Amino acid sequence: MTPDLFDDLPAEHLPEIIAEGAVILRRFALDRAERLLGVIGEVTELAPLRRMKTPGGHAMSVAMSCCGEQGWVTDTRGYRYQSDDPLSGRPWPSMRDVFRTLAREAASAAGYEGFCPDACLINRYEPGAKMGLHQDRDEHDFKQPIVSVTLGLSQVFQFGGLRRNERPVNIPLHHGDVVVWGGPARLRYHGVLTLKAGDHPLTGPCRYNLTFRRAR
Ligand SMILES: O=C(O)CCC(=O)C(=O)O
Ligand SMILES: [Fe+2]
Repeated sequence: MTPDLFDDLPAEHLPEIIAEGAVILRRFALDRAERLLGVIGEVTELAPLRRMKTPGGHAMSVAMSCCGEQGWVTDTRGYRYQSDDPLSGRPWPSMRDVFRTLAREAASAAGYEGFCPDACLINRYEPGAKMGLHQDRDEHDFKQPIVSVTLGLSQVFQFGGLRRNERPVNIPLHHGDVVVWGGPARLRYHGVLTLKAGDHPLTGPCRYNLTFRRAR
């Protein structure tokens, strides 16, 4: 990435590089946060947030839903993408333009042109919820980046290495922040620490995370 690539970005959007291929775009989604939250409300009416079970049989602490052509699911059979919501048997709600556009613009600001996600995971963390270190590796094409958006309460993101035992860096993420990782960072381990109690004017006691991927 060359500095002149970012000449047209406002200063507060200057990428913070956290590893080769991975950047934080602070407040990148702030101007459209309320619209994004409105869409989360619409999508989760159709495909309610639910705590899915891992293959080991434990309910995840984070509640999830999806939109787009593909949605990520976990159950006793394993992790996978599928085109139908297992709760309803119907296709996942479609990905709205405000979601797709944000994902494309953030990827582009991070140096990944032409990102066209077919899946968006919606994660809702309530106090006590967390996500352990993991790789996003159920997608078919690792050349496409991951774009991850924080809305509501702040939560500490952990960004590790390509091996689980590498010590992660801890990075607090705030309302409107977007993290993009791809290229040499695409398979880095990451997760979030336990959400602390709080009260956000737009989301109350929760943090929402949108994670955009190209699954197929
Ligand atoms: O909530 C986050 O910031 C991370 C979410 C995540 O890693 C995932 O959904 O795979
Ligand atoms: Fe992930």
